[in-house]
Amino acid sequence: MSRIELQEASVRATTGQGEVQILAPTTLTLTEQRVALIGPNGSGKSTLARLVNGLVGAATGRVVVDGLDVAKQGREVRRRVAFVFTDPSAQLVMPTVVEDVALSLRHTHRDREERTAAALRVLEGYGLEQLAERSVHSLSGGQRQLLAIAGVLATDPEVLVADEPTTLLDLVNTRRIAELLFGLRQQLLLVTHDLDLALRCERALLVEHGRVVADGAPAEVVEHYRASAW
Ligand SMILES: Nc1ncnc2c1ncn2[C@@H]1O[C@H](COP(=O)(O)OP(=O)(O)OP(=O)(O)O)[C@@H](O)[C@H]1O
Repeated sequence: MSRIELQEASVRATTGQGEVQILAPTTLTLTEQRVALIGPNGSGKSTLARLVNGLVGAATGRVVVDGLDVAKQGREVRRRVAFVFTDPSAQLVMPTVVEDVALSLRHTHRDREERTAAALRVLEGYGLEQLAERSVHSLSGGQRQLLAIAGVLATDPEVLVADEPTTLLDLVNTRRIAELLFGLRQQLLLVTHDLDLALRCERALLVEHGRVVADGAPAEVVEHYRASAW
């Protein structure tokens, strides 16, 4: 497994009220295969998750993934750490499904034909080959999320950060995406409001008001969250 380290890492943002802290200095090391980030809306879960691949920069402290400093070696870190968003539309940018996966493979497959062939093999692996020539805009929400995950996993990263990947999905697609995520060899950092998914992880972090207030076995952390949500 990878080793994700936050060393006194904090995040600040500039708002109408001036500069505010949205994540307090946080120190933790994540080595478990699946780690859930849970907590109320606006508590700082996405912010913490985005620190891990440099989508958000640390105002203080450091974030280190497998010995690589995210602030200094961002490109190498982003090769190791893939990210999927709640709304996959944000990351599906090419006209067709196969072109979208091929885009992910541009660094590993320079030749265009080889790249297309590799993209088709990736789609086959996810049962999406019949959609290869479809417009990404014509896909259902579940198909789109599956495609987004297939796209970022095509380059075989070490870590997948998934920010509420099932929030927009119905029950069947939530299960389908969950089975995929929980079957991965990669380390998974899962931001979720779905406490059943959190309970399937090896470790959970509860974030409230920009701080990690509970950290440990998911059953205990979820219980803490339920008790504090009144
Ligand atoms: N760039 C920014 N500028 C100003 N405020 C920000 C910025 N990014 C995040 N925030 C604020 O920081 C807080 C934490 O946001 P974050 O998206 O991390 O929360 P979250 O726990 O993921 O929420 P949700 O469950 O609703 O997705 C929120 O109050 C948000 O409005």
